[in-house]
Amino acid sequence: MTQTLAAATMAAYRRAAGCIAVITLTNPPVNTLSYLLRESFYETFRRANADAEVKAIVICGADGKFCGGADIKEFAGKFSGPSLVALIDDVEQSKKPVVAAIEGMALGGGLELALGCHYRIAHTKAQVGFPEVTLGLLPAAGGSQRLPRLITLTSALELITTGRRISAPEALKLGIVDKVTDKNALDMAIDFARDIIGKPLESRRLSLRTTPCPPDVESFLDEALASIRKHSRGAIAPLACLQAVRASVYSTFDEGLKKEQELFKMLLTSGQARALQYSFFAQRATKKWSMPSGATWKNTSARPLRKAAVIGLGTMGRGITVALIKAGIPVIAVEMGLKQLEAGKTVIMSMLEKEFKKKQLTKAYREMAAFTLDLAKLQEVDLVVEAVFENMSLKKQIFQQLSSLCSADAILCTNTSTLDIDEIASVTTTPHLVVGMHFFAPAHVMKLLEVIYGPRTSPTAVATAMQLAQQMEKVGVVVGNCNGFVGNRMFKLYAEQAYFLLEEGAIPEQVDQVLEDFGFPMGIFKVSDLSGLDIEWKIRQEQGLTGPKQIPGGSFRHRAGGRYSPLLDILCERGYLGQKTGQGWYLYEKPGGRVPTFNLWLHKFLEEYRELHGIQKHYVGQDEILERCLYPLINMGFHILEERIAASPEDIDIIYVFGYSWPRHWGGPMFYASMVGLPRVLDKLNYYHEIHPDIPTLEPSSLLKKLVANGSPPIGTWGAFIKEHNSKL
Ligand SMILES: CC(C)(COP(=O)(O)OP(=O)(O)OC[C@H]1O[C@@H](n2cnc3c(N)ncnc32)[C@H](O)[C@@H]1OP(=O)(O)O)[C@@H](O)C(=O)NCCC(=O)NCCSC(=O)/C=C/CCCCCCCCCCCCC(=O)O
Repeated sequence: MTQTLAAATMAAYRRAAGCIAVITLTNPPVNTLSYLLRESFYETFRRANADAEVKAIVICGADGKFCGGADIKEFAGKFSGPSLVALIDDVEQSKKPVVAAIEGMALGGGLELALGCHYRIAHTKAQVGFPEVTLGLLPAAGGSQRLPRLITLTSALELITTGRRISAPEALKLGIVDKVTDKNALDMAIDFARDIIGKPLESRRLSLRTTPCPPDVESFLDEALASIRKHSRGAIAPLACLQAVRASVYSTFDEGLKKEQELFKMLLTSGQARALQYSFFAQRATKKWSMPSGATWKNTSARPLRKAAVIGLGTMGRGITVALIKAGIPVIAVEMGLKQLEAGKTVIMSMLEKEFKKKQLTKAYREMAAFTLDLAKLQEVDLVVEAVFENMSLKKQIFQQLSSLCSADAILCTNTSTLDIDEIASVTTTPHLVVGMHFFAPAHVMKLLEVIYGPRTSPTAVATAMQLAQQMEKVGVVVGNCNGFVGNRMFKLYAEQAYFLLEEGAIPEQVDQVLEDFGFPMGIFKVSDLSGLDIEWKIRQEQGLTGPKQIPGGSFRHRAGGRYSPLLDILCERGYLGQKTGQGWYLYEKPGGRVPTFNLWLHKFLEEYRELHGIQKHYVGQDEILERCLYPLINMGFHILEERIAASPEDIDIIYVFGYSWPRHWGGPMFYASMVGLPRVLDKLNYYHEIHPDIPTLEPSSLLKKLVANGSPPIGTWGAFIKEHNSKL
């Protein structure tokens, strides 16, 4: 019989089966080990230890969630209250057996607490892990010292340096938990605790163990260091994690703890930890979308989606079809010609086959795709995603047809990456149901989804697209309608500056190296070669910047009211389209080759080009490359905020981290600007604009100027300045 001894405290205490004390971590929504919970736990645990009738203790979490770890918000302030390290030490040193009953999750400090317990019983659906590294930290409540003493050094190192979360069955295999159950983990833990009363506990105290090591541990750790350096893209936390684990090998437990704390303090005050923690909350904030009309989840419902259609089975359409099916939504995939339909079908089925193997999806998933040339079939769907070429008249033609073929309440989405949503909507009879869903390639892999509303898009259409993003396990960000939306509108300036730098004296290798050192996985020219130079070329043609539809009035190096670099057009005209043709900004061993090498032709061509156009070559240093590429992009971010195209700097940052591989430890472009210091960004933009007055996008935005004039307030308060700005209009 269970006897409740205390009312709902933060660490609630009750007795079960007579002699078992059950301590329930209670701090909704995820039972973080906040200051109050630690205080309460300290008292409650002492009470259980002191009570002579209690023979064993079980620790669990309220609402089926063991513990989400330390309260990340507390990292921004001074530490106070009982230390988690000491609490866990109390648990481990207890003379009574302590069992962790893990349901839901045991993450970070939550797993550290569980490792302090003498036994761990987990529900089969529970997840455990040390995500601290993804927050720029390390498991500093003994986790980096206890885990390597419990499981193999290889696994401990992998889990701590990557932050990978694992399922309970995997944790059982590795030896992190002692038992896994698909029944009630708490009931099982209580039974288990009763059975072990009186048994010796010394071997269960991990701090008393030594770390089991592979034979040549020194070279193992050296190799691990080299590999982390290679993959961490400049992030410091993975290296600190390695150092802490190394201490578990060479030091006593107490010395290891000291090292762990020292490293933690160093990380805690680093800009990277601040950026990564900002990013954690920013990602959650984007889920709570809003539109200028005041629409949010609170006043809007999403439509249920029973069936969808995808029109156009090129690279994007194929990925979107697979993403929808993976999310459990049957798809009618449509093409205009039989050849394209067959080609699309073959690739999609093989992609699904791979997913089927990887994720162990049921066979039914592969049967969720239907392929047709017949647009009339679209009558049965709740949502259509158009994914044809980036061509306005083609898209309008399709939307006109959709308007008459689909049911009157079908949501009509376009996967355009640059075009005006409102113009597309204007040819339909239901413009309120037209919404942009900008996927990123490969669409079944990339996490970002820009959801774009036009002036007539209804909140319901936006809510349905956001709901779908969640269903596809994507990060949806709601943005307003403008050329290129948020991501591509900013990216355009990044690319443009890189081309200007080539004209002025840089080479692609140099620019890419600086960007990769900053933390991008690939420099801009390697990305351009990988995606194909013709993608941007077609967009430029569509915009009338080059090609047969070029708008008259410009000159060779000046178009659309500013400096223009025709370098990319020239390469495309010569058939140098990047990896697919074996040559672009770099040279490849063959068409389709993947390894970029020095492109002698391009280097000679750049020299001739500069001479022909009388461009004075100058030395382009690392700082100039970084500032010229990043600051105009950031400047555009300020314009976008000012125009309310993005609702917050967090939205822009999440778009960049998830869609453009912006290094997460720099937070995103807007957070990076706040770290660099807004006055510095402003000064540099002014400086470059003075030197290059023919590049109008270097002129600082009025919001940036206003923020600097107001003392560069913290990023979380920028919104107030934007509203103020608008109210004066
Ligand atoms: C999987 C989740 C837990 C749940 O996911 P889901 O169900 O989808 O829900 P979410 O939307 O993600 O979250 C719901 C809300 O909860 C908020 N949340 C979640 N987790 C946390 C958290 N850990 N802290 C704060 N808030 C949290 C989230 O923001 C949502 O809020 P809202 O609804 O949007 O408002 C998932 O949430 C998840 O993965 N969470 C993160 C898990 C995690 O990363 N845990 C690790 C945290 S770090 C940690 O545990 C570190 C431990 C070591 C501490 C060492 C301390 C010793 C230091 C001594 C050194 C002394 C230095 C002295 C310095 C000095 O002198 O001052």
